[in-house]
Amino acid sequence: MGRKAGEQRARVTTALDHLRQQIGLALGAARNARETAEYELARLQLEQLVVRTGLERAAHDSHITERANEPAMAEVLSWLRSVRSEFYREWADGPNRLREIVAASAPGPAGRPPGDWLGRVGSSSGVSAPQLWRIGSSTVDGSAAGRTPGTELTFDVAVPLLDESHLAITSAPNTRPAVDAIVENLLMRVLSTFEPGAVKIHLWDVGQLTAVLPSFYALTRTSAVTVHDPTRLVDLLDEFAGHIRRIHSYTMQAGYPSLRALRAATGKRAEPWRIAVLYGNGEDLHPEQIRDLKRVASGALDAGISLILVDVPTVLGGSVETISMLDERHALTSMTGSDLVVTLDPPLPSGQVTTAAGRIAEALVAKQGGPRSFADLLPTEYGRESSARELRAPVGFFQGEPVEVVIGDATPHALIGGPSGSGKTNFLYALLGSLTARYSPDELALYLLDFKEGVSFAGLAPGRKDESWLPHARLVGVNVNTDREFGLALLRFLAEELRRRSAAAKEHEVTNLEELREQDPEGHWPRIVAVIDEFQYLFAERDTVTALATSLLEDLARRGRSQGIHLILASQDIAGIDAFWGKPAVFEQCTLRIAMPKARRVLADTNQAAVAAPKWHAVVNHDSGIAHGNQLAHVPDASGKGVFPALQRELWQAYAGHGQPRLFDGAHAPALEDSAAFTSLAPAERPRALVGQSIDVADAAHSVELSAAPGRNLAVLGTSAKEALSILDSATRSLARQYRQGDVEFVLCCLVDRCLPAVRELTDRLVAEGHKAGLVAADDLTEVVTTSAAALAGLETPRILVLYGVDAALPALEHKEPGKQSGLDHLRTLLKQGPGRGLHVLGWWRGVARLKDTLGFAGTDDIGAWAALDVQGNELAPFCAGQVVHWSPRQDRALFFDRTTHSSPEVIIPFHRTEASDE
Ligand SMILES: Nc1ncnc2c1ncn2[C@@H]1O[C@H](COP(=O)(O)OP(=O)(O)OP(=O)(O)O)[C@@H](O)[C@H]1O
Repeated sequence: MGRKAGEQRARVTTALDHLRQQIGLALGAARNARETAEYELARLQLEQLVVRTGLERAAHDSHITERANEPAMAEVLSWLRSVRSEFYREWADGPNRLREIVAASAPGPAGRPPGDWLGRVGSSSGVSAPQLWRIGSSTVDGSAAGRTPGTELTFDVAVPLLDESHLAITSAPNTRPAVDAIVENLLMRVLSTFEPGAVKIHLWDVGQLTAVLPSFYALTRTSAVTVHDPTRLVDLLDEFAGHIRRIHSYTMQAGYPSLRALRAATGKRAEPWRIAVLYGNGEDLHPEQIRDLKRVASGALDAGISLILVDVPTVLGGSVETISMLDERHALTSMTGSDLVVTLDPPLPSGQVTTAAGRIAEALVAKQGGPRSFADLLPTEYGRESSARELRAPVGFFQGEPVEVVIGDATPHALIGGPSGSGKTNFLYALLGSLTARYSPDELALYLLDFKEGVSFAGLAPGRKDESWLPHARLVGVNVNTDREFGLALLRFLAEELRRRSAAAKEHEVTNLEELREQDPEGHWPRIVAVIDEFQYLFAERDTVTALATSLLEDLARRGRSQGIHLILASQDIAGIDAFWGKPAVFEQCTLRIAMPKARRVLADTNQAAVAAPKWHAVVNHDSGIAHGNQLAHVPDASGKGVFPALQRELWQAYAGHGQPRLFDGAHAPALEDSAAFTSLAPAERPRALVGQSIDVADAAHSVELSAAPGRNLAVLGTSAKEALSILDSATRSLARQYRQGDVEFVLCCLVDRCLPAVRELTDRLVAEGHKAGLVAADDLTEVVTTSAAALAGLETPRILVLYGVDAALPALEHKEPGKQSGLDHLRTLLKQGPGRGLHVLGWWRGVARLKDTLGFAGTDDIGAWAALDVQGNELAPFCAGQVVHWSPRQDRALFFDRTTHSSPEVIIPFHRTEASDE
């Protein structure tokens, strides 16, 4: 047992020894691995330190020299030296090449010494920008470039800026004046490169209000340099965000990814470059400021905007170069790497900078001129633009630069608001002038409607004083405030045009106007702009006009965009916006907002720009009124005496072949002899009696066809003698034109004494025209109807009875001799059977009840057409198939219904009787 136990123990001890040995080996290996790792870490840290400091300066850097004895140091230095010499071996010609690159990429003031350019006003038109801008130079030891050690090789150092990169500068203690010198140097190079106005500089300093770059003072009085309030960084960022969105949307729409690409393709500068210099103090900005700043930075370069941040600790999106100050004259830059120290150019002599800034400011003021005039809105050559994609025209100026309005895909419709007298009408004229001078009538058609009492647009149609008209105008409607139906007619017309365009688009398998024009180059597809001033009148009452106008307007607002039909709605702000209650679709589609000074609710609720806008300015906003879309513009005087007419005359002469617009003037009834509907009449199978002008986009009249069908008589209802005379006059005279002399007989009878002269005059006129016509005395009416009824069966010549004031004859007509029919019975017979035999009655009853009495129990069928004057709508239902009739009597208007052609009555304008006013 004892021996056995001893052996056992010895085996255990051996096993344990073995285990210990194994553990020892493992621990040793781990220790070694750890030492290797620690060495590697130390080496990498040292390498990082040396790379950051720069190999050249490692020997003098205290952080590095104090670690000189570390075992890894020797290896690190030798490794980095070998890497550098390997790199520089390929770079033997580096300094020369760099010099050439900088010379080519930083031409003129961008790279040349200040003596060559400082004080001269730049001349580049700014279609492209230098890629680099010089800030200093750097020197390397010749050995690095394969030259003799000790020789020094110097090359220029420049940084990218416009279109290329932002710049972040970090100061070191006491280097702030040197940082200012870098910024001033860069900005002066930029300003001196381009013609005045091509660059706009914004300065913001968290710490100071006024003393930012004092040598630029002269420029701060122009649009070239703007100094911002230290507490309002948000305004500056908002403004830039607005520019970025605006520029982005139009460059993208034009098919280019950036402003630079657009410039290169079109050869036009289009927009100024913008540089914002933001001076911080090394402390973090507020989180929301950082968020906004980053957002601006990421989209800025494509919009021609560059940021220069000084001591603003944040990481920006987009490309950013850095300059880190070492001391007053030296810095490291991301362009040259941490290895090379840049010797900064000496500050520009401050006196010379002040002089140069003054000269540039003077040149800019001279170039921008004083306040601009209407003529400045016009292009040198008229009618050169194509509207296939959009309409684009300047409407005013901001700091000498034109401010454009774009009507197209993103902004299909516009809402213009401002209190009375704020310049809405003037703005419309500026816009119309600028558009019509750019686009020919084949590219742009205008439909202009003014609900105001007044004659805003009347001058655009030919008038007595000026025979010219605006060739783009297809329709000019003025004084339409009482004729809301005319607004409706315009909307109907536009809706029909929309349908026509959609159908054409479908046929050509395209979806919008631009494509349609491509596919159908021979077609006539101008963009249509419909301007409705004081449009809220459309919705003035709770009636069918409002209901129809709303649905038509909504449809046009939604679908007009793609078919090139655009609405410009103008109104006194509150009234106009209130009119949109319940119609948000229209309001939302008006993404272009124009707010005149003091306009309320046209822009977004929080956007106060219109409140502060000075007189004769407008806030133009292509972003539905959101603040970042604001563009303030001074609008030149476009409505002053002779201003617009001068342009109109030129355009009228240039586009002589384009017909005149239709003028609808609600304050004037057209004369019958001026109406095309009348003058074009000729003898016809089925004569039509004209009753009045229709309220329509087309110059058309309403008429009653006097066929042989039952009920083809006309009744005029109401006491208003002027309109009654007019309607019967135009009906009779128009019928006379459609018969040859002798083929018809007119029998007139007037029971209203004061109308007798007019009726006599009409009779004489008919006779003078060679027609058979006779005026019967009032007392003879019973006899006339009796004999006519007797003759009806054998009537050979068509006969028209024109009876004025039939109701006055009722007592006499009702007189009945025993066993005989009364005159009234005969009249009823004529009304019932006459049309079938060639006899028609055109009669005037001064009340609806009297007409009913005349017709008796037979019902209303024998009056197939009527025109109501001062009669209430509800009285008319029996004559209108029982439907509810909305009609309140209106001066100079009548409500007309013809059972055979109308589903509901329509408003007409009785023709103006010249004779009546001459009486
Ligand atoms: N930019 C301008 N420069 C000079 N005069 C202007 C300008 N804008 C408007 N006016 C003048 O101011 C007056 C009022 O302008 P306008 O008729 O355009 O205002 P409105 O807003 O249309 O007013 P309302 O709604 O009462 O017609 C006019 O006599 C016009 O000539």
